[in-house]
Amino acid sequence: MSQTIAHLGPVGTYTEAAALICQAWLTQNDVSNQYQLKPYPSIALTLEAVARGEVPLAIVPVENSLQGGVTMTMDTLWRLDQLQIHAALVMPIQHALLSHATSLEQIKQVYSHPQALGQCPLWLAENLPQAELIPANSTTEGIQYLSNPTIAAISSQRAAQLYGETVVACPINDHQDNCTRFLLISREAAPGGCFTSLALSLKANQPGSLLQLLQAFADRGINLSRIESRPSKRSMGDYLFFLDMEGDTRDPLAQAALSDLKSNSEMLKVFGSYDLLPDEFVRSVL
Ligand SMILES: O=C(O)C(=O)C[C@]1(C(=O)O)C=C[C@@H](O)C=C1
Repeated sequence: MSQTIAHLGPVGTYTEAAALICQAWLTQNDVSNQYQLKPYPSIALTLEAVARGEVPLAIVPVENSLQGGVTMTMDTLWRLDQLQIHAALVMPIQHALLSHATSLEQIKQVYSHPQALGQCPLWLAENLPQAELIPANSTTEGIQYLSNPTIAAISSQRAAQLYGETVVACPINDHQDNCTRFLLISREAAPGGCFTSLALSLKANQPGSLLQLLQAFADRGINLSRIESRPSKRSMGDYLFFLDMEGDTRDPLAQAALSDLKSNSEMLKVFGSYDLLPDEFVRSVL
């Protein structure tokens, strides 16, 4: 059977590279299925395609080591129902500046995804102080404008090769150790694994509400590997909390913590338990 993995397009995005890694992983673990990739114009649209059953799988970026959470992924995961995490992977990210310009001074506009622009602010301020930074839906969207030598795009070297474009500088990310975590999403129940992701809104905005939630994990010796807030979009100062815990929902201690959490939160969404793909595997595909 052939299964489709939705990802942020156009061709050449980092998310497509992550989808290729997942494709290799899934094929290795289930030889009876074949996996094909399908690009979508935005992260939200890839997740919506899974939620309405148009495709069985999607891969989305969720967190970057320099820039933090990918807000469109977090907001869409909260908005849609039934989405479950099947696996995660961490991919190294090295940005390149693509342009037909003959000197950096010639560049007047730089297109890229806001996450990528946010991973290179020091390099951009030092090397392209004159350039206007233009947010795009992906790191490859701006490549279409490169016939104009006053325009540049921040993309990957892989994208430069795919589109036959010139790399003016690489790497341009402010810190060498730049990586992004991606999630493989499906409507099927999560497989189980070492990590569980969840999000919740608080019952009441009062002293100790958050402490009470965290206590559910601390009391049972369960480690949290991430906690991040997002505006609930209901009123100023009202937040959602995204948590990753080390443990599986099938573990009785985790179940007890989640049941405490449920009674203390207004809405709780558990995105399931899953494993992280081994780094060696990720590197072997890249
Ligand atoms: O625009 C892309 O190429 C993407 O795959 C998106 C994305 C992101 O949203 O984080 C993925 C990885 C990098 O951190 C930069 C951009």
